Amino acid sequence: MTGEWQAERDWPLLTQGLAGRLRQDCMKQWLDFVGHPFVEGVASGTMEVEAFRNFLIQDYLYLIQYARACALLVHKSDTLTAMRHAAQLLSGILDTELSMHVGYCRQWGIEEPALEQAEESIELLAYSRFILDRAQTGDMLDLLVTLAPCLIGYAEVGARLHASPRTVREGNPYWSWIALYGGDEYTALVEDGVCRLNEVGAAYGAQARYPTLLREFTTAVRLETVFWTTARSG
Ligand SMILES: Cc1ncc(CN)c(N)n1
Repeated sequence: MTGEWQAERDWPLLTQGLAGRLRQDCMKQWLDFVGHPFVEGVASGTMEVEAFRNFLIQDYLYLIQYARACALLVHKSDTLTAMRHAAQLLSGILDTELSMHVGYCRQWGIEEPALEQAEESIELLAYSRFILDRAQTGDMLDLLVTLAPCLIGYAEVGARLHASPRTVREGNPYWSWIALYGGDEYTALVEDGVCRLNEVGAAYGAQARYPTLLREFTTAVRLETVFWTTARSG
């Protein structure tokens, strides 16, 4: 593969079905998210280390809230099959992403007690409480749509940076973070989640509910963009 990454060519699943339509219909906000200066900072390796460490701490706290929302997805599931799918996503966050994240933080000298004692940032509070609100008051489809930018966005960032000839690999302290989100384990989690969103969309009348779903998706995308700013010093 040469040149810049393109979803249509390099990961067509992200452009298809309900997930693809939502991503396409908020493309301006989506590109603000996946092309944020944070992403450029990790690609070039120029981000300040202290800023990145602060982001990692906030992201640990965020993932815990995200896992709670996935637990509510299990609760909201109306069939045993749906429950199993939701439980798989929950286990993917707890056993794959959070485990990877804790191990990764350790490599940066951040141990679990420090993670647990950290204070939640305003950006984290806004984003996670928005998700938890949709989890409490919406149905399975509202919740899956709200959870989707988180799942898909980092995988797209990982894939884009993996493919980009401008990404610095040698000596880049952030290359391992890029590799984590561009890696097979996280990619498989995302593919399951996207397929599930498309199935639930068909079963729960996404067509008729589309304007509301697009608002939920776009709000989550905007909150993702703001969340990158937790990468700051001090
Ligand atoms: C804020 C945020 N968004 C997305 C991801 C990737 N699941 C994450 N770890 N953190």
